[in-house]
Amino acid sequence: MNPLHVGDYADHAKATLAGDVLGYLDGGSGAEWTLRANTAAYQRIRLRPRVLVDVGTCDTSVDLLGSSLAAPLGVAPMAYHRLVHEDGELATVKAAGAAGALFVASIFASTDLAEMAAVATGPLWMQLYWLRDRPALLELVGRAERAGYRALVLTVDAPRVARRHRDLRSGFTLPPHVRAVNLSRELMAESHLAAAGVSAIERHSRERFDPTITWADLAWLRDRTRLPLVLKGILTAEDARLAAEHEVDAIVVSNHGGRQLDGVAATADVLAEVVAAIAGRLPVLVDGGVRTGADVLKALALGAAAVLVGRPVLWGLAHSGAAGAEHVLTLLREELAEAMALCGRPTTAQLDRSVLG
Ligand SMILES: Cc1cc2nc3c(=O)[nH]c(=O)nc-3n(C[C@H](O)[C@H](O)[C@H](O)COP(=O)(O)O)c2cc1C
Ligand SMILES: CCCCCCC(=O)C(=O)O
Repeated sequence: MNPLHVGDYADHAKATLAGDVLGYLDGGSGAEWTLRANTAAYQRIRLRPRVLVDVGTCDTSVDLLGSSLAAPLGVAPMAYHRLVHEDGELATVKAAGAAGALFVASIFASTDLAEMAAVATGPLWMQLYWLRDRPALLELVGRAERAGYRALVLTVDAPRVARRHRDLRSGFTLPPHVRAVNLSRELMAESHLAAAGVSAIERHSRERFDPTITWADLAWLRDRTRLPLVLKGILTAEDARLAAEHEVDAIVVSNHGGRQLDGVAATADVLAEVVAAIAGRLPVLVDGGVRTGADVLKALALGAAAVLVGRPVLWGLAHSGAAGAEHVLTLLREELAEAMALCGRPTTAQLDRSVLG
């Protein structure tokens, strides 16, 4: 069956991926309350279309931190794309470029960061967790700068990886052919070992991530890079204000796709609060639960500058490599253009609260 929408790709992944890989990809933390809330929140939001507007041309393009994108879309940072397809990040980077979307590489990418840059035709950002090993962190930042990455995305909602029941039940661990190749073998040593009641990735994160960093540490990183700094994992007005005060260049409203603190609100439900607190000082991106072009439209209407998409891109990759991942992103862009036309809002600048019920 030819996939017609993101849900078809999700179904295909469910039917074909190995159980432990599917659990890692699709799963969330705890009782997965937040995971479910993310998609449900978009489904709850109603649209208020205007009619008899000239929608002969709908322009989905946006500018983001100096880059032009054909659509307000990016691939969210996700570890280990080679888990679901042998082409891994080389395929998803190509797909993002072909679809006119941003690509955010995970610090746990399973492909060399320079090789990703070599096949990129669109902007690349590099995501970081703050490692205890600061020299290793800086070495990675330097390589990303030299390879042409245009921003650093520091994920701040994961002082350690949360407890995820699906991974504990399946005993999920990385197969030998999948590795975080941008980190040294020393840093990744024993990353496949679980402990009693603690999954391998949770245990490894407790060893390697620095859980003591605070707002005061951001200056240390800023002083050592010329790249813009984006914080991913902001969920409150208070932290949004602190981000702006600490001269961060953009933020991502994210609950890590329901994979970190279970029980936090859906990102669509906190987006307006964060956007109000930022008051136009910097771009606000959002991720979590975006599955249709209408979801993208709703996020933009709530004040997002762009949307990052996670699992759907890996479902597309699992289905048919670069072509599948590109189709997922193109579908979202085309659905967004359709939703803009049917709402009577032919430009992204016209997407504001008046289009929401
Ligand atoms: C398999 C998988 C791996 C992920 N790895 C990372 C990661 O390395 N760094 C990070 O900041 N977020 C990571 N995330 C979270 C995503 O960046 C993003 O916040 C989330 O997937 C968005 O939700 P969605 O999947 O519903 O679109 C991961 C998510 C998934 C599904
Ligand atoms: C120590 C390995 C951690 C990989 C974490 C990737 C991630 O963020 C996820 O949600 O999974």
